[in-house]
Amino acid sequence: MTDDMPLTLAVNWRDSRFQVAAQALAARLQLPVLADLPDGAGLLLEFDDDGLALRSTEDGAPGAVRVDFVNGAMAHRRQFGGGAGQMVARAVGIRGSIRPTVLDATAGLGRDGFVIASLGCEVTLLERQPVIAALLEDGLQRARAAGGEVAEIATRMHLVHCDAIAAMGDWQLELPQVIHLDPMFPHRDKSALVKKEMRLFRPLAGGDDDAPELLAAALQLASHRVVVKRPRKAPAIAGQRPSAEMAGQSSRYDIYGKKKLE
Ligand SMILES: C[S@@+](CC[C@H](N)C(=O)[O-])C[C@H]1O[C@@H](n2cnc3c(N)ncnc32)[C@H](O)[C@@H]1O
Repeated sequence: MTDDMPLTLAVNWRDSRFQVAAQALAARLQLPVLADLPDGAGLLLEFDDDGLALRSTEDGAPGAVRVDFVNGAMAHRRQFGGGAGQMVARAVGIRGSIRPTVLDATAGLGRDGFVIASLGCEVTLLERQPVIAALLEDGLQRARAAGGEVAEIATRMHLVHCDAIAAMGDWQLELPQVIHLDPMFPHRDKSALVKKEMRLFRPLAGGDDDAPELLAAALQLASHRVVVKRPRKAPAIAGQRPSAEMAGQSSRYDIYGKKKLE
């Protein structure tokens, strides 16, 4: 968590059926468990029938955020989002029968990872912020339990809660062909949903000021390419210059090629 914003972060359950799950999560994340809302501003992790959600208790705060691959925006994107033509798919090198192995080193809520996995790639997801990792883990579990195509996609997604800079510096496994990076950046996508998430997450995740170290570690590790998602007009991450870029309406991918994918 960042130091600049005092926060009450607690696990809450509105229904005693979720008490055991709430207590287990609170113990894992070393957070208090609360049956009632605390006074004042805070962030609450809550269980209900739709899984785990994060919400702010601040007056006028936006609604809760949860990871849902089965319904809503992600389900719509899976069915109608443009498949391999989407910018993230082209950036990681999906084309024809090419399906690189991808390390998504800034997993967040797993949306980019889900799109990449839905097109057939095996995706390892690294997330260092424990609350965000817990939300993503919960969403993946529900996706696996849902069965059908969503479950199949979720089984191609392998989440590890760790710091990616450390993990990439001490990598003992087969090299990922492509590394996908999407560190936090101010004033990115202005859609209502992203704005809501940013308000909740910035106090937890901060501004990812160590993005240059993250890029350097990724460039060392990837066998074929590193791709970095940025707001369209933002500067590239400090360090090596990208070899190509791909711009969309609100965001851009900086591409650091090492070897042709085939
Ligand atoms: C903008 S969000 C990524 C959103 C994600 N692409 C998605 O589709 O949901 C950036 C995330 O990267 C995580 N992150 C940043 N640096 C990291 C690092 N060194 N190791 C692991 N996670 C990191 C942050 O905690 C945050 O959750």
